[in-house]
Amino acid sequence: MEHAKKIAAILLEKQAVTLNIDAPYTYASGIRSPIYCDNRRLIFYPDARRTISAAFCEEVKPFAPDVIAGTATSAISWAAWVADAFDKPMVYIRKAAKGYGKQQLIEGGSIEGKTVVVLEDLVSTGGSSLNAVQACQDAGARVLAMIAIFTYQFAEVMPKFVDANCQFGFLCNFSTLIEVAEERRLFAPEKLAIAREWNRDPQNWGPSHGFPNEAK
Ligand SMILES: O=P(O)(O)OC[C@H]1O[C@H](OP(=O)(O)OP(=O)(O)O)[C@H](O)[C@@H]1O
Ligand SMILES: O=C(O)c1cc(=O)[nH]c(=O)[nH]1
Repeated sequence: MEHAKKIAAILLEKQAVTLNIDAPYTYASGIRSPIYCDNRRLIFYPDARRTISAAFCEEVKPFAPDVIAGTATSAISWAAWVADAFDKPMVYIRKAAKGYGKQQLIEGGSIEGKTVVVLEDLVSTGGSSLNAVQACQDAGARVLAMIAIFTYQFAEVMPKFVDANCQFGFLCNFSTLIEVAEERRLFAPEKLAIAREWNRDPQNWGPSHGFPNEAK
């Protein structure tokens, strides 16, 4: 990925990436991890925003979708900037249908019969992004691709997207992030080694280090 090192540098410079070995983070899926990548921080910085939006646009362009979709909440702003750049309609996809009002799962407008590219800020297990893809398909759209700023490269993710008949794209991944962090000597080498160890077996790292995964 040509964007990968540039985006990794941004994630590190804006301190989106943090390590906590003693009190590992709990992810949306319930798994425990010594590393967290808080891409929500990136919207705060106009320079980061411009670079990441431009990278998203490069990846989205070949698909020429009718609609740009963002997953709630973290990818809503990215979808808005990208949709604006292409002068295309935008929707966002809730994690669950709203329990009152119009009870919608997808907000913005109808995507029935449209081609869609879904944007996501981060993929760990892929559960959230695949739910969003499924929601768009259930609404009658053809989802051409799901593109995330960052992926942890969990082995199970690619086959799930193949099954969903949806291309999977990303701007940066775990290997590149760790490579750039090492080059820049931003974290103690032993902490980065633990992050690598976690990434080799993320489901079992927590339980085997005294941090049970949480049921979600
Ligand atoms: O690939 P997964 O295992 O599903 O995990 C990744 C998801 O978790 C985070 O969302 P979170 O649930 O924290 O919600 P937010 O975007 O509203 O902050 C992140 O923004 C992804 O959507
Ligand atoms: O899987 C998650 O919930 C998750 C991991 C991560 O590093 N950052 C994030 O925002 N969510």
